[in-house]
This record gives sequence, structure tokens and C-alpha cells, in this order.
Amino acid sequence: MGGMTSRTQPSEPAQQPHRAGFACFVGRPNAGKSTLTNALVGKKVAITSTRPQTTRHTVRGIVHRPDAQLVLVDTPGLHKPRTLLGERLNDVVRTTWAEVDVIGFCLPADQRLGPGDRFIAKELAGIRKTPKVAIVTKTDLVDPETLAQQLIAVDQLGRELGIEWAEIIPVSAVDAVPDGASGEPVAVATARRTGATADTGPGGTPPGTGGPGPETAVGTGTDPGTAPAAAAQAGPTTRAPRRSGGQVDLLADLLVPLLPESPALYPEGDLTDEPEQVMVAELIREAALEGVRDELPHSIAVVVEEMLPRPDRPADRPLLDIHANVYIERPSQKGIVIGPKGKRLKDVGVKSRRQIEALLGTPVFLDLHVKVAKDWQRDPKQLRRLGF
Ligand SMILES: Nc1nc2c(ncn2[C@@H]2O[C@H](COP(=O)(O)OP(=O)(O)OP(=O)(O)O)[C@@H](O)[C@H]2O)c(=O)[nH]1
Repeated sequence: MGGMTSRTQPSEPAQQPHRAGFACFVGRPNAGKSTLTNALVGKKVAITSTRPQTTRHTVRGIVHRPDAQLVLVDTPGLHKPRTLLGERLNDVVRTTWAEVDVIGFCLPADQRLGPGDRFIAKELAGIRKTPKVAIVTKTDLVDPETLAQQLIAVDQLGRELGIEWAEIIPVSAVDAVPDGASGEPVAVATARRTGATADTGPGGTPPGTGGPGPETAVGTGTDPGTAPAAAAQAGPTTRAPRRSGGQVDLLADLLVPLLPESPALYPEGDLTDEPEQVMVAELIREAALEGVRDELPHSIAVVVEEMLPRPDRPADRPLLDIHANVYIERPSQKGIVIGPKGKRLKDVGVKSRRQIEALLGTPVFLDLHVKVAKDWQRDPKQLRRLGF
């Protein structure tokens, strides 16, 4: 009977099994984890910044291939915790390590291995089951000899700590990042709304007035009167990613065999399952971090309160209203974020709006408010409210 129900077709060529699973990149702050995620996925899904520790949320980028689906989980940098937030971030990292199918340990080629790398490597050595790939990043910044020395040093680090690297691979992600993934927007920026700098959201104070209210707001938007639906047409999905010889594709080839046999986990075309509001908040926070004092980045959190299509817009000229709060810890930090005459906040609004338009493929009116959430990093209630 068994023979009668057999459906084996011996004449078919043997096929590689489809694989699907999760990978995460770890490494000290600024090691290039987010940039690598973007380069692999081919679209901006994780924020990148020249400042360390900008990645708070676990962002998944999904690489779709005929033979596999690689889901990338981008974790915050593991670091010596000084605050409750620091401890929580480290917990997130360790939990992620235990759950993924492969860990990519990112070590920048242009910096000698330091205590920060060892700290992480020691933690990695304690995670026995998950395969680990050492990724030497930013190879474009060094000469071949320096790169060779770094590869040897990484190999030695593994031996010293009893980590068996599944692979050691040098990678440069910058050339492989598509337009819009390296910091510049993909979509053509449309004209700014006339008088937008003086525009305030409901309950807001005009920027630069140093008003007495607890919050300060600035609106920045696409001119509803003149803006064509340029952003919608020039959305990121319409551009083919530029890929060069940075070995990013090879990295994917090496990671895939380490994944379990499995059908696809996500529908084709999904690049991330991060809620849009979280990604929008990250883009605003990224813009707000540009050029501010060293201690401030850890004090900024952004929450998108509302994202709604403007009613009564013609179908070919949509406008998305986004209301977001930028939280700081102390009233004294307000001036830094807002800047003289509200100029900084306005710039943050314009820059992040362009990025959001590129991401969502639609013109956006962005309404930003700055609010003080006293010592939020140390307050469990506030942390929960801000999404941590
Ligand atoms: N030249 C060069 N720069 C790179 C490369 N990869 C990343 N960078 C830069 O290095 C900086 C840090 O990159 P990120 O991807 O934000 O680093 P990260 O590890 O995610 O940082 P955290 O979020 O702080 O943990 C950014 O300025 C990137 O543009 C690379 O391959 N080559």
C-alpha cells in the first residue's frame, strides 16, 4: 500500500531545501550593524548615525531570496549599563542572542580590537548553541595589510575565548547601501509649506518664543497646494539597489546555510515587520541626534502619537499628517533641541520629513512637539510609556 501512495519522482533534479530563519548583528556601538542590515535588505530599515547607541528598537530587515528568507534582527549595542535603560537594553540583546539562528559579530576593520569587543566576545562565548560569524566591517577604510591583521586578530580572539567562528568575513557596506539608506532621502523633497516654521500644532508654542508651555512645537510639511505626488512616485521601492563588490551578497550566502530548513516566514515583499510608527519615530530621533552635545543622545526619545491621512484630499494628492513628541529629560535640554529661534527643531522636522516621505512614499505634514519627561531613563513607568 505504501508504494501506491508514494509520490517520489526520481527523475527530478535534487533541490536545495528552502531555508528561513533569524540572524542578528552584534558589536560595539558604531560597529556598522545598522548599515549592514540596510545593505543586505536593500532599503533603509534601521537608522544609522555617526553617534553610538542610536539603535534602541529591534528592527527586522528581511532578505528575500529564491532559496531562503533571512530575517535580520538589529539589536542595540551591548554596553556597560549605567542606567535602568542600559540594563534593559542589554537584556534585550541577550534574549535576542538566545533566540536567533545565527549571530553576526561586527568588528570594524579600522579600529584595533579593544575592551569593548572583548566584553561582547566573552558574552558570546557563553552562548554555546547559536553559530557565530565574525564580520569585519568597514573594510573600505583600511589597506589590505591592516585588514589581514584584523582578520588574524579576530581569529585569535575566538581561539582565546573558545569561540568557534562559523566564518570570518570582511565586508564593506557603504557602496552596497541603496539611495535613501545612507542618510539621504530617496524621494524628491517637495516644496516646504509656506510659513511652516511658524506653524504650530494644537497646544504648541511657536518655536523660538521660549514660551511658558511645557512643550514646543514645529510643523513642517509638503505644500498641500503645490506639491505634486512626487514622493509617491519616487518611493524607495522603485529604485534598484546599487550593489558593488563590498561582499554583502557573499555574507548573505554564508549566513543562509546556517539557517534551519523552513518555508518562508514572511510574505514576499515585506522588508520589515516593524510598525510604521516606530520607524517614523526612529527617523525623527535620528535627525534630532545630528550635531547635538555628546550627553544629549541618550536623553532623547520620540513617540509618534498619530498618523492619519488628511481628509478631503484628492486621491492623486494625498497628505499624511504625523504628530510626534520629542521627549527630553530636563527643561535645560529644551534649548539644545529647539535651537535659536526654533531653527534646530525646524531643521530636524524638515530632514526627518523627507526621510519619512521616502520611507512611506507619500507627502507628509510633520508636527513636532518637544516635551519634558523628567529623568525618563531612570523611571520604569516612563520607560514603559515611551515604549521600552
Ligand atoms: N566607510 C564605512 N563606513 C561605514 C560602514 N558601515 C558603517 N559605516 C559608518 O559607521 C557609522 C556607524 O554605523 P552604524 O551602522 O550606525 O553602526 P551601528 O553598529 O548600528 O551603531 P549603534 O546603533 O550605535 O550600535 C555610520 O557613520 C556609518 O555610515 C562601511 O562599511 N564603511
